[in-house]
Amino acid sequence: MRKPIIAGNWKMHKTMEEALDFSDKVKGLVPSNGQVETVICAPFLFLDRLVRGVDGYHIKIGAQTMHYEEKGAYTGEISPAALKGIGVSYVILGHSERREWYNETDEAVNKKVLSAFQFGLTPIVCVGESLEQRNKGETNRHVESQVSKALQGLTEEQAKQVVIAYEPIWAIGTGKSSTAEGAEEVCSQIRQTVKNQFSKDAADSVRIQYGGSVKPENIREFMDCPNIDGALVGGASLKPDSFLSLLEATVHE
Ligand SMILES: O=C(CO)COP(=O)(O)O
Repeated sequence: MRKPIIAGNWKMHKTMEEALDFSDKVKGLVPSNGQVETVICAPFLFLDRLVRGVDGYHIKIGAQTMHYEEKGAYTGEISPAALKGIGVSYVILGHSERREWYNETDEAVNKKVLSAFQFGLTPIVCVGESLEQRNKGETNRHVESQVSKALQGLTEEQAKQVVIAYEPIWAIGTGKSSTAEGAEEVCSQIRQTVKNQFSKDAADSVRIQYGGSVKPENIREFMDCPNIDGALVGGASLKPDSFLSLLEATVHE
């Protein structure tokens, strides 16, 4: 059985004060019976305080990107070793906003995925097509290529632990989510890609999230799909009430 994983991606929102206020409000209220894995992916600056603040409260903390090198002359960057050192558990890699604005190529994403495992971080690898690609019927080919390039060189054990987030670019921040059927179709194809690249075991274990305008009102539709194991949530993860409602909806069928 794959454990559902709900991850909030705060993107470039909140001040330190707001971040700590959020974690104080939710930490005693997230489901604690192991039915769902809860992750908050926050800006770098807040990670250390958040890790310490939620210790013992069934919430894991993730970063939103990282460099692939352990250290070096990369002004402004953050290393996997530094993240691991403060107790960060997850790292989002290859988010479409990073691919678009910060030149995060498939090759760089692959290096980061390998490096994340080397330093004991679990990658959440984002893939997804643009509206133009969708309209041209290129969704499956594009997503398959992103997945296979990102996971290249992983061991089967590592492939089992990866989290893949299918986020169609046209559904991010638009209020226009994919239909559950549409998301399920692509997520099922992602699982098939992992099977072809690694094994049936790896495909059965890998967790696949849907992301793109997920809200408390629609999350259940996605969670009911056999190949969707959770959600990566932007806007609806920013308010404590809304974040808690997402978790509630996930654990109550
Ligand atoms: O990009 C996303 C999460 O990584 C999705 O953002 P929204 O939930 O705001 O559409």
